[in-house]
Amino acid sequence: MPSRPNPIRPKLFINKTKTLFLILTISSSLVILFAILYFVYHLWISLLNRSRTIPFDVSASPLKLQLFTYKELKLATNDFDEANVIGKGGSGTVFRGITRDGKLFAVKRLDNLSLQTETEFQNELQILGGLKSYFLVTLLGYCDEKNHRFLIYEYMPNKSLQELLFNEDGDSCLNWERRFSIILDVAKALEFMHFGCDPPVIHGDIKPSNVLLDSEFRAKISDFGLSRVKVEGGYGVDLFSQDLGKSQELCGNFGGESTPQTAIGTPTHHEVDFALALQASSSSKNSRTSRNIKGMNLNSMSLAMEGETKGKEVSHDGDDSKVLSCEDHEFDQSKEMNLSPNSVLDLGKGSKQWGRDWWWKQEGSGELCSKDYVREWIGSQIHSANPDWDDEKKIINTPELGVSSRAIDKAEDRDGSGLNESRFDTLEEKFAKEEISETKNKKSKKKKKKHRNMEEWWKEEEHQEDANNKKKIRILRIKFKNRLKVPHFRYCFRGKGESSVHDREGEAAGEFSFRRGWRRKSNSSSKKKNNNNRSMGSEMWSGDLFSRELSSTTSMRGTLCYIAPEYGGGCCYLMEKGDIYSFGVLILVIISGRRPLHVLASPMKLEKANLVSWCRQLAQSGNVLELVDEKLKDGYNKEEAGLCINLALACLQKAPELRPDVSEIVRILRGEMDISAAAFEFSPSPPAKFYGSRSKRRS
Ligand SMILES: Nc1ncnc2c1ncn2[C@@H]1O[C@H](COP(=O)(O)OP(=O)(O)OP(=O)(O)O)[C@@H](O)[C@H]1O
Repeated sequence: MPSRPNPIRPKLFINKTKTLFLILTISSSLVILFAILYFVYHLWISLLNRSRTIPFDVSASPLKLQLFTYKELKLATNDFDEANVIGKGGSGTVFRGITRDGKLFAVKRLDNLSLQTETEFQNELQILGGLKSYFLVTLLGYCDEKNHRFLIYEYMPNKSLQELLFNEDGDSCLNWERRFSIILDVAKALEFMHFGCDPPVIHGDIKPSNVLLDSEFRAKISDFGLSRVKVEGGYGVDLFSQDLGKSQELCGNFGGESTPQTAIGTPTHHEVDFALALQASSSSKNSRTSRNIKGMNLNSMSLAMEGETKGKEVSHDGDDSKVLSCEDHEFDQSKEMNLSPNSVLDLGKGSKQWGRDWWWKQEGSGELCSKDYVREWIGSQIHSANPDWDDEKKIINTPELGVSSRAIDKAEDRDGSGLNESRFDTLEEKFAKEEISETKNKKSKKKKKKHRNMEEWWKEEEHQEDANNKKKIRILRIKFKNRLKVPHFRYCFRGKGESSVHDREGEAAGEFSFRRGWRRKSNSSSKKKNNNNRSMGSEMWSGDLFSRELSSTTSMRGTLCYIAPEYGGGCCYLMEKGDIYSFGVLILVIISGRRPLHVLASPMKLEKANLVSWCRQLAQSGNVLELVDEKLKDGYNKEEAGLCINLALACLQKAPELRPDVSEIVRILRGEMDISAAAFEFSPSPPAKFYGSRSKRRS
């Protein structure tokens, strides 16, 4: 009997298949859903990160900078209360901020938005933002909202070395031990930047106010607004042409155009060598002083008249050409000061240009500061009965020159109203006098007219400069928005320094990059140009060249008196040895407790006005310890002090290649190496006494 088919079986089978299908559908859709969610989440996170780190990509860097809102900063600083101001710099005000959980930080508010502040802001983010070292102040974050730019740093309770050295109550805590350890810390910071980073970072503005001190008075370097990243073996990056704004302020902008750049390293702008003049000020010889003045003035005059001739190479007639050559041997001493032509022009006018010269930063505290000093000194030269000014007035016929017109005024005064009336006894003479005064009147009317024209000219100039700056800011921001490629960085110790990575504190291991894969191919034409423009001692340039993203005409970088002579001579490219020079000045400032250019009221002390020159004089007479801060009395280590001063002299040598590199400096300070006598070979003032190796080692 055939069995009957079970009607339940197929039903069950169908149900099972259905369930299975349902389960599969649900689970696969769940998987798809999760995958989508996962993807969306990651997309969101990466977008969020990107927006928080624009304009640069720190995702590849080990450091993430926090993006602060304006509101947060306002809250943290109690609406930027004056009571929370901890310092003021050339570019902004620094406030103390406090987080909700009570942590302190420093907020630097970049005051007015200009090309200079913008480039400094980007520079800090791009360079300091990617560096991590115990010897560098940590950049925690930033705020970039509409017209607000803020940089947020770790808080350094003992502020800056500037304040400790020059504030009345500050120096009491700077005993010898601390001073020496600050010198060593700064050297280590530079070692990290020059040898611990690849490509190396050149600070470009080493000075006391950029050395901050933590609670234990350990020094950290701050302010990377002028820093550069160096790419070896080719044309590197001039990352953000951060000098742009400054250079324009410094060099002026004649005719509304940025001064043309002939080729790398040889700008065609003019420089007035106040340095030479200043150096002469410490000389008792009047004639020499006046020759310098004359040289300066001719420089500025030729600038205004020709506009195209070349800075210091400008050829002067007769005597003036001799001025530079006869002073040449003192070049390195005097070069501590360089002013832009504008500055000279403005002296006569007492115009606001002085206020724009950000680098006059020898903060005066009662005593004359360098600005006052130079101003006063130049003033005295103009007013004094200086025979050379008579020549000047004949030559100078450009009303644009403030100093010159002043000289003319003086001369005219002497010739005119100052003339002795008794000489005009006869009627004839009286007529003659009237005639003269009439001509004078005409002249003065003409002059007034010219002066008015000049005012208009200045207005146009400013207008033009503003427009140029705005345009450049726009370009700069677009570049960053478009993710301008910046060099690949690695932390690594290399070079002459024998100390290994392990030796060094604070450096991070591993590799990071701000933005990977950057390399600019060297352009053969610029290479060619560059080769053509190598001058004496230019071997030092090899591989040290920086390209320029935006045109700039830098006559100066860094801060007055701390700038290496090579930057005053038309060199535009920061190099490690420039930092070494500044470090040399810093050592002397720390040890002496004096500003590099510092005059007291008494003329007897004028010889000490220029710290570097004074130190050289002392070295020649074998008495360098006289330089040590009187406040230290005998409470200092003579061996260490002598070593530091001689080291400073080695760093201050005119030829950059003769200066020691920073790894050698660290080893010398640690007592692991002697100062090379060869270092002084070409120095104008080899130290009479050497304080060679130190038995005691520091780490
Ligand atoms: N992280 C910080 N912690 C504590 N104080 C700080 C910090 N950063 C800056 N300051 C204080 O603010 C002052 C001004 O600093 P800032 O870097 O703005 O100016 P500067 O270096 O003197 O001038 P410039 O920036 O024009 O070279 C410093 O001298 C220091 O006293």
